[in-house]
Amino acid sequence: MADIQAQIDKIEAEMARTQKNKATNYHLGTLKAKIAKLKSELINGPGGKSAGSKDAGRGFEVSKSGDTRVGLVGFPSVGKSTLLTTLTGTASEAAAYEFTTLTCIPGTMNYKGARIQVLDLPGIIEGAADGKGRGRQVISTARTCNMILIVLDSAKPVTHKKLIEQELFNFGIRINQEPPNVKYVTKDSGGVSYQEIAKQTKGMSPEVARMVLKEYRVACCEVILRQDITVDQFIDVIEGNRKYMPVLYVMNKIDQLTIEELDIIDELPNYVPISSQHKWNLEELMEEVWGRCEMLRVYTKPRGQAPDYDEPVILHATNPTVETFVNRIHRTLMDSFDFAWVWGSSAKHQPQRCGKNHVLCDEDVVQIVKKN
Ligand SMILES: Nc1nc2c(ncn2[C@@H]2O[C@H](COP(=O)(O)OP(=O)(O)OP(=O)(O)O)[C@@H](O)[C@H]2O)c(=O)[nH]1
Ligand SMILES: [K+]
Ligand SMILES: [Mg+2]
Repeated sequence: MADIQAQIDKIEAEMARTQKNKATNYHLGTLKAKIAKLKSELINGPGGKSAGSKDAGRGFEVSKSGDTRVGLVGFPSVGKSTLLTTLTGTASEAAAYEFTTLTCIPGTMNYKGARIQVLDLPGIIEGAADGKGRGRQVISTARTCNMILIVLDSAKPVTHKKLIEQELFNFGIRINQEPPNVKYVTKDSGGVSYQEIAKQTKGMSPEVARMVLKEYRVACCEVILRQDITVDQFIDVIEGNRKYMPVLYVMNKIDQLTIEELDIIDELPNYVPISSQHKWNLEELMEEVWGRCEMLRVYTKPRGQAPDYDEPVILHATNPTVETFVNRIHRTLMDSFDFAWVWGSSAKHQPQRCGKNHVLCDEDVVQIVKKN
């Protein structure tokens, strides 16, 4: 471990010496790829599986339930367990000493008809991704979530936020960003085909790409950069196992702050100030979670009856088609599906007759018509 870290430090020192100009740029590509590989090794052991691969750090065994899963990640004693208990009613021991929680405690909160599974996790410390404490297990579990809440203690230094972010980053989690818009396909023959559709201004060039691919021993592939990206983003694409997740910063214990301090936090993007103990601002927190999880409520309407507004079918914004909706109601229902009547914002007229590929919007109403 110390050995690998020493190698990383050496390469980073070399990078600092290497001037950023066109002539040396491709060399930086090699150095960055070397560092990324060493970091994977640091996390996964020598010859290492890449971060986040199946055999890399194992998470806690908690079965998935509900429509989406949210993980609470933070330093010890920031109030994660108190928050879990407040949000879900599931008791998770909270106390004034660090590392009170030693395993993963799941709870469920209901919001807008959706069941959101919330995972309380042990506190992590710096170096968690390299295996300190239960950090690896915590972050592996966090990777299984649809969203992460980084819980912070408002009385603690802001550096804590950076440290947690670094730990997640080292484990291949990319927060609040889209996957780079890059086509990358490996092939058996034909060499490297590299194309820039978008102008590259952040360090990418045919030479840099060639050096990075060489470092990863990729001899044949097709690359199309459809977006202006950094070399690090290109490496992320090659590594292929990064997880792109929405994150909210939950600033807890605001009961310890002055109004002036609170005003500053209120301005920061992706921050939600709360007090778990006093149950302050939890409604806003749930609303923000709801927004980030990108879930849609779709109501069923049996023929000749009013829509069922009490029990929406929850769909994820990644694939909210009529077909997904039908499958959620019953897995064999598609066999007899003919078309659907759809009311709501996705419909051009009310109702619109739609096929299985129609994309639904939040709060649409759907009536399924079966084949005769
Ligand atoms: N003032 C204040 N104290 C809080 C708040 N929320 C939690 N606490 C206190 O902070 C301490 C730690 O709370 P926990 O919920 O155990 O924190 P945790 O993050 O789960 O801690 P570990 O499991 O040890 O990592 C306890 O003494 C709580 O009572 C809050 O909103 N305001
Ligand atoms: K604690
Ligand atoms: Mg706890």
